[in-house]
Amino acid sequence: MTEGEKPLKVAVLGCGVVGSQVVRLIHEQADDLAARVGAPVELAGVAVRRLDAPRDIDVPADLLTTDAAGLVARDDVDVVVEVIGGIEPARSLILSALENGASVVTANKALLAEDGPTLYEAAEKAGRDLYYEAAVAGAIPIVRPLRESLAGDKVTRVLGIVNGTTNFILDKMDAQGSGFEDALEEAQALGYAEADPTADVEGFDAAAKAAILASLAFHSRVTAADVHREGISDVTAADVRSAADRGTVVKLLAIAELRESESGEEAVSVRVHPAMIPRSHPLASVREAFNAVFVESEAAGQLMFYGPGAGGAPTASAVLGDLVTVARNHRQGTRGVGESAYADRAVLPMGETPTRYHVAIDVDDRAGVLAAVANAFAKHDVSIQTVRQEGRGDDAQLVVVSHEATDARLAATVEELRGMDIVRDVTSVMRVEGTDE
Ligand SMILES: NC(=O)c1ccc[n+]([C@@H]2O[C@H](COP(=O)([O-])OP(=O)(O)OC[C@H]3O[C@@H](n4cnc5c(N)ncnc54)[C@H](O)[C@@H]3O)[C@@H](O)[C@H]2O)c1
Ligand SMILES: N[C@@H](CCO)C(=O)O
Ligand code: NA
Repeated sequence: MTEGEKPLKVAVLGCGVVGSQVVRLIHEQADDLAARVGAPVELAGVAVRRLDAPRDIDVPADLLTTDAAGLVARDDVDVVVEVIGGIEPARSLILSALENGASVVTANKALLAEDGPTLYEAAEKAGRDLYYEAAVAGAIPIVRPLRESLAGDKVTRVLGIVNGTTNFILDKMDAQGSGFEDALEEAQALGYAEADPTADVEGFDAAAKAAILASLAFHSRVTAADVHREGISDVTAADVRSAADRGTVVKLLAIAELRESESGEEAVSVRVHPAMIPRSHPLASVREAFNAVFVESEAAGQLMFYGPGAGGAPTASAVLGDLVTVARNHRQGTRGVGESAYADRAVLPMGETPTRYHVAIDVDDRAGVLAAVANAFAKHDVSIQTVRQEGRGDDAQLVVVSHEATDARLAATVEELRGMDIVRDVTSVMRVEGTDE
C-alpha cells in the first residue's frame, strides 16, 4: 500500500527519556506506521547535545547531529518532534521548523504555557500543524478530546491530577501517615522525584498543564502567569489526618472552571493547589504516580481520563499518536485544528474565585468560644456548613467547613481567627473541592 510512496522524514530534537523512546518506536513500529500514515515514516536525524553521551537506545551514527538548528532547516524534513524541553532553544527551533514548512509535535508544556500563542500563530501563518498531546498528562488522551471530541459541547470544569510526583507523595502521606519530607525522600529514591523537586512539589509543572487545559477547555488564551499556584510542601501529616477523619483525601489539583465574575460575565478560574476531595470522588482513587483528568461539560456530563502521566514510553506513545496525525495531514496537504481562542474569556483573580475551606482550630474549651469563632466567619460574610468539636481536656479542636465564599473572604476569616485570644492555633487550612455546596 505504501510502496513507492515518498517517505515522510522526521527530525527528532533531543534523545533523553522521551526522545529515545520516540526514536525506538519509530524504528520498531515502522511497518504499522507506514500503513497508518500511507507512506513510510523515516528518521531524517536526531539532534543531541553530545554525540558520545550514553543513551538508552542505539541510534545509527549517521543520524546523530549536534546541529539542531541545521537539522530543522533541512529541506527534506517534513515533521519535527521537539523533546528537548525548556524555553530556549526549543522555541527558536520550533519557530524555524514551522517557517521551513515542517509540522511540529512537542511535549513541551513549559514552553506552551509560557508562550504558546507565539507558536500557534506561527503554525497558522505557515499553514502547518502544531500538536502537543504529550504536554499534558503524558500518555493520557486529553488534549485531543478537548480540542476535537468535545468541540461541539460546552466544557464547564476541568479537575486534574496532572503531576505524578506530587500525587505519589500525597498518596504515601495518606497511606502511611508519613510527613512530607519522608514521602519526598521515598519518591526520590524510587526515581519519581528529581534531585531538585521544585518544579513538581511547588506546582510549577501542574500550573503549566493547567494553563494549557484552561486554554483548550474555554477557547481562550491562558498562560502560566494567569494560574494561581500553591504547591504541596506545606501540607502536613496533620492536614492529611484531618482530611482522612472527614472521609476525604488531599490531592494536588489543577482546576480550570467557568465562573461568573463580579460584573456578571463568564470568566475562567484557573488554579493549582492542594485540596480535600471526598473519598467517593473518582479522582480520590488515583493512587501513586498516576494522573487523571475529570471533565464536566453541559451535554456529556462527567468524563474521566486516567493513566500514566509520565515516563519515556508512555509519553512517547502520545508523541507517536500526534506524529501519525500530522504525517497524514502533511501527506494530504491539509492541517488539523489549530488554536481556538475566539471566546477570549478573562481570567478571574483568585481572591474573587468562590472556594470552600476546611479549617481546624485549637481553642480553649469554655463558654462563648464556639460563638466567637462563628462570629469571625459571619464578620467576613462566610457561611458555615459544618462544625465538629472534639474535647481535649481544657482544650478543644474545632473543625469548621465553610460554604462557598470568595477566596479573599475565606483567607481574611483565617487571618482573623489567627489573631483571636481564644484561638491557640489554626492547625490546618485546606480548600475543599469535588463536593456539592
Ligand atoms: N519525562 C517525562 O515523563 C515527560 C512527560 C511528559 C512530557 N515531558 C516533556 O518532554 C520533554 C523532554 O523531557 P525528557 O524527560 O525526555 O527530558 P530529558 O532531559 O531526559 O531529555 C532532553 C534531552 O534533550 C537534550 N538537549 C538539550 N538541549 C539540546 C539541544 N540544544 N540540542 C539537542 N539536544 C538537546 C538533552 O541532552 C537531553 O538528552 C520536556 O519538554 C518534558 O517536559 C516529559
Ligand atoms: N514531572 C512530571 C512528569 C512530566 O510532566 C510528573 O511528576 O508528573
Ligand atoms: Na496527554
